Amino acid sequence: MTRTLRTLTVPLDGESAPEGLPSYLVRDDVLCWTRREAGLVGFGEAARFTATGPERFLEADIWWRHLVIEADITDHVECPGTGPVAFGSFAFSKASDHESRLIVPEIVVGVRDGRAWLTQITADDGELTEAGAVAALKGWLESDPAAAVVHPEVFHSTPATLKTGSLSEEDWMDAVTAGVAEIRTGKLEKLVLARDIVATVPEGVNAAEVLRQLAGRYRECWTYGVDGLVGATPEMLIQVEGRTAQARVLAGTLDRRDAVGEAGLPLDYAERVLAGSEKQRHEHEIAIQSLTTQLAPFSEAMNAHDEPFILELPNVWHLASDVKAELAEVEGHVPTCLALINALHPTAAVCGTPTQVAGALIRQLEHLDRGPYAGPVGWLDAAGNGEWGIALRGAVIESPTTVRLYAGCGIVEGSQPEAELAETWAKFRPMLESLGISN
Ligand SMILES: C=C(O[C@@H]1C=C(C(=O)O)C=C[C@H]1O)C(=O)O
Repeated sequence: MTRTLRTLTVPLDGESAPEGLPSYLVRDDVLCWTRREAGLVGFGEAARFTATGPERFLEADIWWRHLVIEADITDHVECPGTGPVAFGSFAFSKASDHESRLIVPEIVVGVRDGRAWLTQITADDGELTEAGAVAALKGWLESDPAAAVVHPEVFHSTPATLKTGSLSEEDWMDAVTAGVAEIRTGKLEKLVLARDIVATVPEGVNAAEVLRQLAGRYRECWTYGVDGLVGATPEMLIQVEGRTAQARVLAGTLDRRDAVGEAGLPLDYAERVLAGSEKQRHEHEIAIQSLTTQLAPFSEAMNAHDEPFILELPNVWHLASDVKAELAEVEGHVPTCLALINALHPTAAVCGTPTQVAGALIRQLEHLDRGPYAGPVGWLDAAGNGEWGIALRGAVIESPTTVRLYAGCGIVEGSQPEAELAETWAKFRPMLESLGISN
């Protein structure tokens, strides 16, 4: 039973962090959701909810709504992300043992549209004051466990090593071949198959450094850090602000290294190879269809790009489409983020179509518990606003020296196992680079 929460939100002087939010990423245990200079960073833990199973989203939704209805909230800033917030990460599969979780931090620093704020959240008695909140933030920033463990000069003296996870590369390619054979029977149109690799970092994983690197380099992505799950995702499952919901659907990938040596501008090459490919466009169409069909019952109006655009990341190009919906009131309420996630997850971008057939094949062929990989990751506030990405291009820090990285690919009728394997390596690259491992 969590006690009643009390929260205080005050404006924060922008001068204190001229480089924006990433400059607060100084502890390995930081909770993080950032894109460019904006987002939320959390410290400490005032409350936590965990769940497994098919009802994990709705159980979390109920827990959060009870918590915030009871909460005593003083908010001097009032924008999405102020007041009490929870960071969360959910297991991909309803059958996973991995615990889905919502974590309410003790201190939150937020930045949005150039405005910064500080929220203190407590379940204890005692007065909340601006001076107290500033002092608590200072306390978290100064007791920096990452700095105590990692010394830059020794950071790479013992090289990190990599090994395959659940399946060898050959076995994973066999799984892709088996997936293509299933698609050819007509049972399903698309299947997303993932694999894992394990990095051992003898000097210890510096999670704060990983997050800073990802945030600095992958500026189009949302950099996330929740309880050992870290990464930078380019894919937005659902972003809710008031009555407006937005999603960014991706499917269709091209390694930017493939353009090396090609004539002409790299982006023209991407247009030709990605937007000009029947296979890639088909894969993309399936992903858009799945999202819009699931979102429609919650929406009064919806619009999506007619044509996908090319999303340029440092490692890959993607075919991308943004979808925007005006949420409808159902029984007098706009649906919450977690209710929407319950309907949308898993999308065809990370599971396949039809969902049930693809899900069963994933369990049969991957030999992998995806854990939080490809599950929703993000935050929500008391007013129902939130941002939930799909936990891609990420990893789970399993021990101080062990990191498990995940990557997957959409498989359709024309997929080639070798090409899909190469695509997983391109998708591992952001995490490998931020761990200081070259590939
Ligand atoms: C499954 C992943 O990515 C998904 C698969 C894509 C594809 O197959 O083209 C593209 C973006 C994501 O929707 C991953 O990064 O692990």
